[in-house]
Amino acid sequence: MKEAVIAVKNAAKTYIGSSRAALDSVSFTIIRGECLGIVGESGSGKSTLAKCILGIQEISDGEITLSDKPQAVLQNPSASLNPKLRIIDSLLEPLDAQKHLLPSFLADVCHDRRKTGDKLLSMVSLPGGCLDQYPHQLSGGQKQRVSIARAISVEPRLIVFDEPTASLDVLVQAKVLNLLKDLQEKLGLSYLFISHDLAAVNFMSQRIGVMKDGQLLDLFRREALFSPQRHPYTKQLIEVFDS
Ligand SMILES: Nc1ncnc2c1ncn2[C@@H]1O[C@H](COP(=O)(O)OP(=O)(O)OP(=O)(O)O)[C@@H](O)[C@H]1O
Repeated sequence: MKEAVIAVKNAAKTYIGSSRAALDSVSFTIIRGECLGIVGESGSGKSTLAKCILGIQEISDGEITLSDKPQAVLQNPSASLNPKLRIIDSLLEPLDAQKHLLPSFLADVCHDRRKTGDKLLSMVSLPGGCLDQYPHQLSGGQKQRVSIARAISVEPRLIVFDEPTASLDVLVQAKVLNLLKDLQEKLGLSYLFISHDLAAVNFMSQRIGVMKDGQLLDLFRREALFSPQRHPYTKQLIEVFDS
């Protein structure tokens, strides 16, 4: 049995001043090398779940057990890159902060900052020339690739993606999803992949969870998406995506 990189047990969150739970007794685990996709409409609690896992919000009840600090790739890459820093400095921020780390895929270059930057950018198919540029000189898709390279740089046990392609053009979205899937397979990464887009979640994930009103209504292996046993709400989501 593979180890769990995260175990969420009866996690609940009610924001101060709100009468209704944004997260209501949510439980799941993700095992090493797995992508769990979470799909749900706006307001279902997906971002709250991501924030609680990343420690940006505190859960009101339940438990979240992590084997390591998760990395995040969020919707808006512009917001996650400091406009005043060259790409090399934003990219290497997590590694600079954890000098003792020696990710296996950086073993041959780790003694050299620029080579490390080059290698990380090549892993997300960006040219090394981007290292000296500032975020405003890059396209949205390029910036998201930098965020992805930064997230993988510390060889994390878990990466949390919250709508990572929502701000990108459709063609760029497909390329970024393909990249994420390739990286997951090559590096054996574990993902929590959150999106309102069932097609994207279905493409990315080995298991899929469906959220509504703060609850995880359905959780199943990807192959079982069209099973008659699906929750009525999951069936509704499928119909919306098919139409
Ligand atoms: N900081 C906050 N303070 C109070 N209520 C909040 C806060 N953030 C989210 N909520 C409420 O919590 C519920 C869940 O919101 P959340 O953003 O987690 O959903 P979501 O599925 O990510 O939606 P979206 O895709 O639109 O971001 C909503 O009712 C929302 O209004």
